[in-house]
Amino acid sequence: MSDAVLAFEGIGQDFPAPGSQAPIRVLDGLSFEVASGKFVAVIGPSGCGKSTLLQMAAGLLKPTRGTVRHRGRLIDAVNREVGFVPQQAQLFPWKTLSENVELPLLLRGIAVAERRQRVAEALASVGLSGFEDYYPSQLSGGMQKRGSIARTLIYRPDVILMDEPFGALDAQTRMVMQHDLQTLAQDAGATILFVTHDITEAVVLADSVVIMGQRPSHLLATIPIDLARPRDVFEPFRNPGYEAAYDAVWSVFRSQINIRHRAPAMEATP
Ligand SMILES: Nc1ncnc2c1ncn2[C@@H]1O[C@H](COP(=O)(O)OP(=O)(O)OP(=O)(O)O)[C@@H](O)[C@H]1O
Repeated sequence: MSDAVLAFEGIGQDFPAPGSQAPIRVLDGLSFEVASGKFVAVIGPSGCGKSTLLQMAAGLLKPTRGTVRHRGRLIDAVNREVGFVPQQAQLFPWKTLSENVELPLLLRGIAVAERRQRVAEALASVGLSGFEDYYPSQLSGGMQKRGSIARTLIYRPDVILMDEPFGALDAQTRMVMQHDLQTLAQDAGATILFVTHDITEAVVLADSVVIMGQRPSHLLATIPIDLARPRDVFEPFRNPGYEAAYDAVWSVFRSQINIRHRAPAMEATP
């Protein structure tokens, strides 16, 4: 039996194209699975439909063709068993950090004593103990992002969907967040579907990298990343086997990138 937590099967997606009768075909015949406890990164050119796939897994969008299943169950309504971490932190500015993180439990009717305990645990797990009473505007971008991750972890979703979660962060904060996410994912045995533009981020974090092509997008390849854990996210090239893993992804992905201008030095022959 397949141990897939999420299964995308023959996914096609058309959207109406403004000013045209013909719809725009974004996804075409795309299939892949996310196994339990695995970290799967999705990369692909801008506009190829990566975020669209996450919306389908969350049950916010029904594919035009094909099916998405969660532990074998067809997703045909909002999927409350997934957690979603968007690119922007999206904490409510009028609520404190602990009130923001507590919100999913409040909506699920969890009693106050358990809420307090789980908020404390969730904030500790992302290194934010002591900031409970701060408002989002009093926190750095990285801290807000940690708060947003804590708000997702607190209700212990079966799968965590992450849409370029670190894209807006500065380079140093981003590496620290990658490091912390790796630790969190390992400790919790979490199942994660992670969209990124960054090949290095995908290779250093993921167990496998799904590579999508230009629109109408289909699966170009799924590359397993067998690097030992924990991995060094600060100096990725120091992980034994990193270069070969990066090359395996890049050799597929490079065909999708339009390199219009090459530097003169690269043109020169020795
Ligand atoms: N609700 C919608 N209605 C119409 N078109 C849409 C809708 N959602 C997405 N699209 C179109 O589908 C395509 C794919 O969008 P999507 O956001 O999934 O791409 P992406 O790969 O995540 O892009 P990026 O890497 O730039 O974030 C885009 O051309 C977008 O304009």
